[in-house]
Amino acid sequence: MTTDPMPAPAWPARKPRLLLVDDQPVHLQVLYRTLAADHQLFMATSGEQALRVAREQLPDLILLDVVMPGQDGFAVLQQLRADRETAGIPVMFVTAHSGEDIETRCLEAGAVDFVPKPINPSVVRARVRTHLTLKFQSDLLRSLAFVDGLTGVANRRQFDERLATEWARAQRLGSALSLILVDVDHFKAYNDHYGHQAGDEALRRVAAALREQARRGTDLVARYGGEEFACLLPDTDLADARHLAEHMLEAVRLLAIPHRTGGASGVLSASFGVATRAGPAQPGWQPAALLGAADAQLYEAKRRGRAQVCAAALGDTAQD
Ligand SMILES: Nc1nc2c(ncn2[C@@H]2O[C@H](COP(=O)(O)OP(=O)(O)OP(=O)(O)O)[C@@H](O)[C@H]2O)c(=O)[nH]1
Repeated sequence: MTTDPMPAPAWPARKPRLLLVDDQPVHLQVLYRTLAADHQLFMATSGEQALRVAREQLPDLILLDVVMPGQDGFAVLQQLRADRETAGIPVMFVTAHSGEDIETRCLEAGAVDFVPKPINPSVVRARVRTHLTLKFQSDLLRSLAFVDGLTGVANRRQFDERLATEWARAQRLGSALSLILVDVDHFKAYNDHYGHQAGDEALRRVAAALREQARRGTDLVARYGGEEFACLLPDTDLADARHLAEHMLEAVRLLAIPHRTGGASGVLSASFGVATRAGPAQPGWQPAALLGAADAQLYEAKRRGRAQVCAAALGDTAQD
């Protein structure tokens, strides 16, 4: 009896999710028996169903039959690659047609591997394991590339990408998109008085407090740079964004981080600039305009004495 090696560190705590695709139920049953113990399995008996399940479940790996009525495996793979959501899911072909030509064609089409039928269960398990390990390692690297190392919130790169996609979505649907820029007050004085390490710890706590408030799945809290954070709020109008910023202001105050050189309250505070794009697109509107508007509101909040929220709609010069 062989024992499986320990999972690599990149493996998630949950069971890996596999999609098995074959038009013949008997072949699906064999794969099911081979893989059921260690994986969460989804099954499809046609190309069309496979695409639907792949989009709904976003499996970690797909085992795909080549020859199927309707859309064959090559057509399915092409469509998976064309969809941003499913493009990164690795696909292993499983087929009764063997030979160098078909194997080469499968790999050239973008499959990560090729397994002949009838399958050898232990070989399939080993290959599945190898491709899952590679998939989880690349997921981990990707997530690290988008996370701020100090605070654990999204980094500037992730923010820039999300701003571009959410802006395009808001343009298309005519939905609201709000942005809150947050800047910690008198932070230079904080570092000077308490030291850089205490400054880092304060930034971590502020980031966690902001994230605690932005609870919707589509909200994004990011470290924009230095002691500045940005919160992107899709489908959120100006009144709601302002309301959220007021809660964030209070949450930072409630951290009660002593700051004896930072203003009258004696605790660390932050200033908030809110801007919203609402309604149909106006000529010349760009994501940079939203950033500029939020930054102008942040500047105003600082000018008015810090530890407060200023907000305005994009294209609206009035402030409140
Ligand atoms: N500890 C720590 N400090 C940082 C980090 N990033 C930026 N800072 C510091 O944040 C301070 C920001 O200073 P300023 O831009 O002058 O702003 P401020 O002192 O907060 O003043 P106001 O924004 O006007 O209230 C600088 O001293 C930076 O060194 C970081 O990652 N860790």
